[in-house]
Amino acid sequence: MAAIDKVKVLLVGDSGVGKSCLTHLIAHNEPIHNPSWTVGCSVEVKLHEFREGTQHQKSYFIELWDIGGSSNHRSTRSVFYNSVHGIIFVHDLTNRKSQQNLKHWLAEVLNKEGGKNKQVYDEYDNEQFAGSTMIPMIFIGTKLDLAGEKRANGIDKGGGDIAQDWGADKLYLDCRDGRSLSPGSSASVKLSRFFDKVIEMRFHRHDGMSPSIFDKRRPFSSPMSPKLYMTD
Ligand SMILES: Nc1nc2c(ncn2[C@@H]2O[C@H](COP(=O)(O)OP(=O)(O)OP(=O)(O)O)[C@@H](O)[C@H]2O)c(=O)[nH]1
Ligand SMILES: [Mg+2]
Repeated sequence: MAAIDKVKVLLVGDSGVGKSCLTHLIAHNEPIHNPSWTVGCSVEVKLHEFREGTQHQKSYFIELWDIGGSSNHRSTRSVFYNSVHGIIFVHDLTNRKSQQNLKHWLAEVLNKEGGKNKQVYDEYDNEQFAGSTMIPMIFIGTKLDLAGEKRANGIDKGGGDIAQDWGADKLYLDCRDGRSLSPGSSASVKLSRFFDKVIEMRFHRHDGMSPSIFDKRRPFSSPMSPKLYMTD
């Protein structure tokens, strides 16, 4: 039997937003109720059917890298940021700051330096930035059960819709409800589409090159934002 190809997807966001709950839900289709804080990183694997139901259907492993969000570990977690093919940005719908902080998370992942570099951060705080990355991203707001739909939608209106600014999809979930990602639900379809995109960018591009912007040999390939380069 042929080996199954895999892609690496990061889950990042502030401590306590629910990354570990979400990771477990995605990988096992059931919730965990008492996760412990993640120290370093924990990896779960999910088998995904690429373009399910079409003639191109194929199985891939999705490695879900659940990064511990504590700021104490900021300087050491850059070791997890190599060769990433997709990013899931996680925020807590009851905590607006956790959504605003996703800009710092993006800066941290791209810089591998803790997101403290103001100059580079300012570059990201720019709608054009969305066009400068080739890496698929999705935004997931957790704790929908506590926030409610109305408040969740209000968060976007009040704080600026980062997902829209960056041209990414978004969804809201209650990670403690096993039905949140039930097959056929709109959340499950959006997530599946995101994984398809990650696989497509990694394995099915016509130029045959890995599009990972985390490949150290390649600069960002945007005509819109030529100043953005990876730093080691
Ligand atoms: N009510 C509710 N609680 C949630 C939800 N998602 C996560 N939680 C709770 O939020 C707390 C933190 O969840 P974790 O998954 O450990 O958070 P984390 O982002 O992994 O945190 P770090 O590992 O410190 O980075 C736990 O008590 C979860 O049960 C949700 O959708 N609804
Ligand atoms: Mg965790």
